[in-house]
Amino acid sequence: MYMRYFSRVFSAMAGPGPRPVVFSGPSGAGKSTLLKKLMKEYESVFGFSVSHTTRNPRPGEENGKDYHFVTKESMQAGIDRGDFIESAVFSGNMYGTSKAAVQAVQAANLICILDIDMQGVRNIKKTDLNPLYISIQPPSMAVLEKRLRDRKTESEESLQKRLHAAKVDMEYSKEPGVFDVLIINDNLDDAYEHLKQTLLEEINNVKKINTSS
Ligand SMILES: Nc1ncnc2c1ncn2[C@@H]1O[C@H](COP(=O)(O)OP(=O)(O)OP(=O)(O)O)[C@@H](O)[C@H]1O
Ligand SMILES: Nc1nc2c(ncn2[C@@H]2O[C@H](COP(=O)(O)O)[C@@H](O)[C@H]2O)c(=O)[nH]1
Repeated sequence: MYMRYFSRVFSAMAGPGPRPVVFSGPSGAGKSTLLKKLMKEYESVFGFSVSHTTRNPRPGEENGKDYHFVTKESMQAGIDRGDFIESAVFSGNMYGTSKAAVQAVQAANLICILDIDMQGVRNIKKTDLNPLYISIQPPSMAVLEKRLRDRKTESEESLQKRLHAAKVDMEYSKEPGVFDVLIINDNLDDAYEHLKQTLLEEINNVKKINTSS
């Protein structure tokens, strides 16, 4: 029943190439962790839409791979030119998905993955991208806070902003019809299995198409 539902969801796709997938959910819920596992296991199937941001890179993050790290001025100029499908201010920094980032993945006939916040979800819903919407949620606010603190990437101010945004996010995510799939990332292996099962049919379709062409 579960797979039949997704088969219908995927076959309703519009536009060229496989249907994109939007990942959203509170900062610290584990989106990047799950996405990195997925892209490592299926590197010829998924392509990441590399967002632009004005925040500083974290240790280990690569410009052009994790994000395009840009100044506020250049990001604003890009937004004014219409280069972005969506953009948002999150925890005091600008983030945005450029048209070029999505087109680059779609041109390679890969499933385009977008990792965006809730404002991004709202804005993408106004476009014709028609992605599958997946929400990655933490098991509780307490676990989320511990994960964010243990990650050691945030100042106390940024952490509080992210926790505040998380509360709003978790309420909105419960509204019917906002997300197609909700995954609770408690045990990582279980959450990853849930994610793979959700996407398996589309993964197999893309593998089939890309090996026969
Ligand atoms: N199931 C899990 N159990 C324990 N720790 C986890 C789990 N999933 C992720 N983590 C850890 O929690 C932290 C936050 O994960 P991650 O950076 O993937 O979150 P995120 O949703 O991508 O956050 P952001 O939106 O801020 O980029 C990381 O240190 C990661 O190693
Ligand atoms: N609306 C958008 N949100 C984005 C984009 N790229 C990332 N994000 C979201 O920002 C927060 C914080 O990310 P972090 O890397 O600073 O921890 C997180 O929720 C991401 O999903 C984007 O292009 N548009």
